[in-house]
Amino acid sequence: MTEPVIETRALCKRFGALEASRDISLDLRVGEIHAVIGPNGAGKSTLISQICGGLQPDSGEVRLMGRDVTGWDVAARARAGIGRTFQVSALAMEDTVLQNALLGAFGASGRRLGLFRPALRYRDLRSRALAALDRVGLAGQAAAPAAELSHGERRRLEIAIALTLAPRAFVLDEPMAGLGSEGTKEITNLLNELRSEAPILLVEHDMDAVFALADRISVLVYGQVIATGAVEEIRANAEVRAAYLGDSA
Ligand SMILES: Nc1ncnc2c1ncn2[C@@H]1O[C@H](COP(=O)(O)OP(=O)(O)OP(=O)(O)O)[C@@H](O)[C@H]1O
Repeated sequence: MTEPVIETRALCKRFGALEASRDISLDLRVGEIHAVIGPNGAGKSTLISQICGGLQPDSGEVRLMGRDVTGWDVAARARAGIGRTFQVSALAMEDTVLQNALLGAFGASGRRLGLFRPALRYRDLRSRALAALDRVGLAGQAAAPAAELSHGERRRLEIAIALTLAPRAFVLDEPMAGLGSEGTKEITNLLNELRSEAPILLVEHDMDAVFALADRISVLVYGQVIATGAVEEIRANAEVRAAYLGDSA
């Protein structure tokens, strides 16, 4: 089997007495969508922050394409290929859609505007940002302020920001949150296309979307992975149904 793109090994993270991550080992493989599901407060965002570099684990390792990146900061991990979107929108509303795609990519890659020489680099990044906007269906709105976008379009812009960096893996935190059924369908279709570009670690509460998209699912409860498996395995797992899925499976 080829090496996982992202791998966590025995991650542990405490907040005081609370064990937010308990010995979490999982991996994201080439070509797949691996969904992480679980009740509110189970530790999904804490896990993602440790993968992306916003939080340091107390113990354990994060590996990116076989390299131990546990000590690396967010910008270094973004440069190394982690394309992340956030649960809470981090867009600059007064800036245009294209500026957001560019600035988001700069910010994520840790470059500063004044420092890059490089008209050439700028042109390269700009054309990548435009291609990313095209990819998510926002090329026609490149010059519009982000404030004019609908909620679903903003979600797509966040994905375009991640795409601009040509990531090796996407880490998406609740991309369907707050969307209606039409918006959810659009993002589902988009993620289905993007998986061929880079595998996706997907935290999502919308079970219809998860069941439609995921190749594998890991279920997190009280900071612990209680099951990892293919969709049908997870739907049929009695412990998972009791802890989280209930009748929705
Ligand atoms: N910085 C922090 N300090 C203290 N406790 C924290 C901190 N961050 C998260 N927690 C706690 O850790 C636990 C896991 O939180 P986390 O946000 O990772 O869960 P989640 O599964 O992402 O939840 P949701 O589905 O609601 O987004 C929760 O009990 C939360 O209150």
